[in-house]
Amino acid sequence: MHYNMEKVVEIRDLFKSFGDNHVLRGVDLDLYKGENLVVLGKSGTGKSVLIKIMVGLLPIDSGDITIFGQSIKGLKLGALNKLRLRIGFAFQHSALYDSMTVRENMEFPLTRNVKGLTRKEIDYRIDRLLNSVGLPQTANQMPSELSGGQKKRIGVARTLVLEPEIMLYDEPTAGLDPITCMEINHLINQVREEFNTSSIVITHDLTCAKVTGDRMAVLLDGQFGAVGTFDEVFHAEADPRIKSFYDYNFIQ
Ligand SMILES: Nc1ncnc2c1ncn2[C@@H]1O[C@H](COP(=O)(O)OP(=O)(O)OP(=O)(O)O)[C@@H](O)[C@H]1O
Repeated sequence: MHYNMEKVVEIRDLFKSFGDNHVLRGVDLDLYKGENLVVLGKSGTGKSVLIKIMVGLLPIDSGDITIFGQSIKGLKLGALNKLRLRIGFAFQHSALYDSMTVRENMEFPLTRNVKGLTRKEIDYRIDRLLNSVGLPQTANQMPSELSGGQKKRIGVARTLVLEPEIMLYDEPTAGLDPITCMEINHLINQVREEFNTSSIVITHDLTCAKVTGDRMAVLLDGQFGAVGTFDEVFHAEADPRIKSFYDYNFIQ
C-alpha cells in the first residue's frame, strides 16, 4: 500500500443540482495522503462537477468538502486561492498556451503565483520538472511542435511547477494511443513517488484505472456505488451497472 490513513480530502453528503438535473445526490468520499484514487463513471454522471466543486469553481448546494482539514464551504476568496495553490489540476486538453514556448508555459503560473523567485530558481524548477517528465529537450519548442503524449507530459510538468500536494487528473489518457497511454499511466505513478502527491484520476480507461489506482470509486446515479481496489469493485457478482461498464471497457 502506497498511502497512509491520513485524509487529505473528505467529501460528506454532497448534493449538487442544475435546475431539475440532480447530478450529485449524497456523495461521500475520502482521499488519503499519498493515494491515487480513480474516479470512474459514465459520461455525464458528474465527475467533472465534483472536481470543479473541490477547487471552488462551482458552489455546493448542501453537504461539505474538507480539504487539508479545512471546510471549503463559505471560504473567502483569499483563503480559497491559497488552497487552490495546493491543488494541481491537469486538464483533459493539456491547455498549453500556443503562443508560448514550453519554458514560458511553465514559467507563467510560477511567476504569477510565487513572488520573489530569482531567474536561477525559476530555471532550476522548470529544468528539474522537464527532466522528471523526460522532455528536457523541448524547453524552447512551441506546443504545436509536440505530440499529443508530449503535450500531456508538459501539462503535468506545468501543473507540478507550483508544487501541489494534491493532483487532479482529468482523463489523462483520452485520445492517446495505447503505448502513450501506458507512458502517461507510469508518469502518474512516478509523480506520486517523486513529489509525494495524493491524486484523483478521472478516467474512462480501465487500464489506466488498474495501473494507477490504489482504489476505484464508481459514480452511479449521483452517489459512489462502489469503492475499493480494482478487484473488489470489478468482480463477478458486482452491481450490474458496474459490470456493464466493465464488460464494455475491459481490454486485457
Ligand atoms: N455549469 C453547468 N451548468 C449546468 N449544467 C451543468 C454544468 N456543469 C455540468 N452540468 C451538467 O452536469 C452533469 C454532469 O456533468 P459532468 O461534466 O460532471 O459529467 P462527467 O461525468 O464529467 O462526464 P464526462 O465523462 O463526459 O466528462 C451533466 O448533465 C452536465 O450537463
